[in-house]
Amino acid sequence: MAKYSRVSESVGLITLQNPPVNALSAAVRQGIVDTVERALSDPKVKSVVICGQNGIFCGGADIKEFGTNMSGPLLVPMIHAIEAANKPVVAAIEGSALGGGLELALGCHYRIAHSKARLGLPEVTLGLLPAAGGTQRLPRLIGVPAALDLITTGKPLDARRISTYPCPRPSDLDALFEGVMEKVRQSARGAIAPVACVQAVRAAATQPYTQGMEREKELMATLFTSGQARALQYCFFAQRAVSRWSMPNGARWDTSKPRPVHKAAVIGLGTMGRGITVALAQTGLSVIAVETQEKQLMDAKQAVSGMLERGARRRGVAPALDKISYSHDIQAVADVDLVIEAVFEDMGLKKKVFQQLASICRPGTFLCTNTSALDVDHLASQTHNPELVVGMHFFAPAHVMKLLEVVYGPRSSPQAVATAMQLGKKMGKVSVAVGNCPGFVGNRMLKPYMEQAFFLLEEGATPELVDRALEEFGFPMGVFRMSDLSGLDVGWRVRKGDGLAEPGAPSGQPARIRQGRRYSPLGDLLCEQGRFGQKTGQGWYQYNKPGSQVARSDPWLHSFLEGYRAQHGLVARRIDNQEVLDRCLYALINEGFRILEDGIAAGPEDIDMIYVFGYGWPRHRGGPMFYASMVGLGKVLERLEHYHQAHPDVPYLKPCSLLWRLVASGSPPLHKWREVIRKLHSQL
Ligand SMILES: CCCCCCCCCCCCC[C@H](O)CC(=O)SCCNC(=O)CCNC(=O)[C@H](O)C(C)(C)COP(=O)(O)OP(=O)(O)OC[C@H]1O[C@@H](n2cnc3c(N)ncnc32)[C@H](O)[C@@H]1OP(=O)(O)O
Repeated sequence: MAKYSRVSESVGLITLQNPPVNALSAAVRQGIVDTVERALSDPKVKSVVICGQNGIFCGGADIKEFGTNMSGPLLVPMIHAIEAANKPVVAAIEGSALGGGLELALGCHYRIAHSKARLGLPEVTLGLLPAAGGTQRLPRLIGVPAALDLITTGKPLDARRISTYPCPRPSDLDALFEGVMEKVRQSARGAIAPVACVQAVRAAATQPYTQGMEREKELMATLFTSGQARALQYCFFAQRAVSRWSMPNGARWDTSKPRPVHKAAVIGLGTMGRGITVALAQTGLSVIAVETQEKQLMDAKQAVSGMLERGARRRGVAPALDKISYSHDIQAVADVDLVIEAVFEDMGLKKKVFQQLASICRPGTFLCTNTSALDVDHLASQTHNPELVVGMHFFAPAHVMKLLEVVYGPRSSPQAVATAMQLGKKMGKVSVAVGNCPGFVGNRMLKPYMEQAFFLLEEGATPELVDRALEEFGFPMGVFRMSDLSGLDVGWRVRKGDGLAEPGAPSGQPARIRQGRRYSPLGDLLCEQGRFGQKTGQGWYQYNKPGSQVARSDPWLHSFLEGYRAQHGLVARRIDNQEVLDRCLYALINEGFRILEDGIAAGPEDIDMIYVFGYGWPRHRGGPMFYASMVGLGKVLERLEHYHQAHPDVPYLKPCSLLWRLVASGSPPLHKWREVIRKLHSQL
């Protein structure tokens, strides 16, 4: 696992060999210990070079070993031995030197990096800290501020010429650490690793090396066994696992060949269409951007150019303006490889667009819809080739958000799914293949979550109380602030389409019951008052002016809630954070289990990555399904039963059969759930 050779008579060359990223597994560590000893004891060897095979230095400690009984030589003494060597040791870095890989290089006496090499300490993203001396050696090498930045963010750096380095000059160390700690605590949203990273670097800056190393070890011991580290390491593998998609009909990522896409079209240049156009052009594709309204087309062209220019400036590249041609005529898409329809969320309009596309596009063109909830199969049925139709559900802003739901209908071909998944990957998205149902995975699970939040308001909570509980849990925004941001009218339109929201009192049924189940009309009532959220300056909160983002508590809303409760004979009671979390999160999780039961998502990892990358679920809690497994499935079941008994007219709180089945099978760990789901399906 570490090859030894002697080159040019006097140089001992050690090559790390552990594909694909030369991770420091027990065998690699043993190989390094053995080959270093060999080089140092060979009198002909005057210097030692350590490199990695296949163009990558080292991706760090082997993360797969973390959950196991670790054996083999320990990293810290191994790196110490290299640093203490009486012959010069050089790290020759090509590709990535990350985590333990960079710590190994830091233990060497010199480092030479290829100009395209990527160096970094991403441990914090795994809920850990660089505990092989990284928090102690890096500040000594590059100074405290630069080291703090690298260690607390985990972001990698390109290798640079030394003349381009900023000169590290911390003036007031205490103020510096206090400032960084404050910033880190705010952005960490409850994650403990970034805070521990600052504490470890502080030890490097204020204590002798040996004491600093002790502190590093102590902090790592706390992190290593934490639930957060487990969650973050789960996310690392889950993010990669979702690219290995499968469909209930047996089609899979490794047997379905994508078709290359060179030229794409976007139909409809509202907010979503603009973002999708930018994302495609930045990937290097030629894009035809179509908008039939002349004024909207001009506005979109200006907005898209601005987005491309700002993005290019940030990345230090030329803006891909020439990749896009704009047209108000849908006929312009005749010769593209793939079309993404992004018109207004209206089935009638979308059907018309699909009928037009079916007659304009050349045979074989993939037709994709960016709908966030509508029936992809119904749109496919408007075309002659339903097998070429899939959903590509982007999240706003589409050129920024990492998530893409690729929605297959019962007739979508494996090649169409493979092509959309590959295109998503090229755009830098985490693409997750999901089945077709109202809301797909993400928005379907959002419905019970939001419903519970509305019910909590009826029962005595305020938007502030609900949002605070969710934000303390780690969401960047609570449900009501989020609703104000995205616009209350969006959900209102959907509810009207579903026959739920009717202006004024509904005919022939109590105001808080719809279609035989409990319903809260609160959101509809706010919309009837023109309170659409940030865009109108009023929603669940008030804002200084329309478009402002600073939410302020709104006395009007509080008295409106009081009036509403009085009108419906509801008595406000005290609601605590735990009840908010239990009801909102367990209702959402319960729907996640139903989605698995229905075969809409292939596994819990798919759901978790959708929530982490698309809905702000705190990554250090691993996603809703991972969270359920950490809380304990028995407890989730018991709480759902408790709340369902208290609210029997709320079907979303009724524990679903997969959850019962999993608990009855002894609550197996999450990676075993697929077996239980398979058995359930085979019995249906
Ligand atoms: C009781 C308590 C005691 C406590 C004390 C315990 C002390 C323990 C001592 C530990 C000392 C600390 C050591 C160190 O500080 C810790 C670390 O080094 S943690 C690891 C840090 N490194 C990373 O996070 C890098 C992760 N990898 C990447 O970012 C990328 O993979 C890459 C290297 C940039 C390459 O990217 P790509 O080319 O795109 O390839 P993929 O990402 O698709 O990866 C390919 C394949 O490889 C798997 N893989 C990648 N890195 C690792 C790894 N470090 N370990 C294991 N496996 C890895 C990846 O999962 C892919 O496989 P797949 O999942 O697709 O099968």
